[in-house]
Amino acid sequence: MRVKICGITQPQQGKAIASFGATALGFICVPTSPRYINIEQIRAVVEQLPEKIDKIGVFANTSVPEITQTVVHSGLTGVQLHGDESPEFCQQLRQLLPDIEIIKALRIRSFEDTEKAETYTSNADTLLLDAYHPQQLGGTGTTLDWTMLQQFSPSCPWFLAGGLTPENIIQALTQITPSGIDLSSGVERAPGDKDLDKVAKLFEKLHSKC
Ligand SMILES: O=C(O)c1ccccc1N[C@@H]1O[C@H](COP(=O)(O)O)[C@@H](O)[C@H]1O
Repeated sequence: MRVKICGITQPQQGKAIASFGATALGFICVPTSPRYINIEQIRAVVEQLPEKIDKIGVFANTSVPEITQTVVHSGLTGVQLHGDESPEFCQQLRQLLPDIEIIKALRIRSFEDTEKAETYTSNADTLLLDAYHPQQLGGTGTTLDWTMLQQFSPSCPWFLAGGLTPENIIQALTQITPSGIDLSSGVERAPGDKDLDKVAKLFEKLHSKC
């Protein structure tokens, strides 16, 4: 299973989290987020990471040129679209960045939203389901109603996100079987400052489930 730890801001923390076994790290490219980092800061983290780990930039409601410029100059291997981007927007990006993984994030409030997720499967490589929050786009620590996802079986891989922690991860994974999990605020001391003890505990829990 893929394990993505998101909201990395510091090179040493990125390196340590990669060594614990994360398969992907995420960098918040949304300027209003307290976890925002710029191109130079992303590059400083990416340079410390093994080649095999996925490096995902998280964007929301921004332009195609802004995303392509960030990807080209920072060494990202994937893009997570966390706003109201349409399937056509994903398609446009895919044509310009054919070797970059396109992850479409959807904030789920109801069963109907899970049906909407299906409309992205031919234009995105991967889906990510996050919890809906009325004021914030992401990194909110809000959990989804996992029972709503028990029948969710899209024709592409998908990440479960939203309020996951070392404490609730096993409970989530006994109810549903995503292709990957994505954690941010559940493994940090403060926004953008990851708690390595919590990350270690997460991997202990995941290994105990195997
Ligand atoms: O983390 C942020 O600040 C953020 C800002 C804007 C869009 C997305 C953001 N984070 C994403 O939110 C989810 C869930 O986070 P959490 O585990 O509930 O804290 C995750 O996919 C982050 O990539």
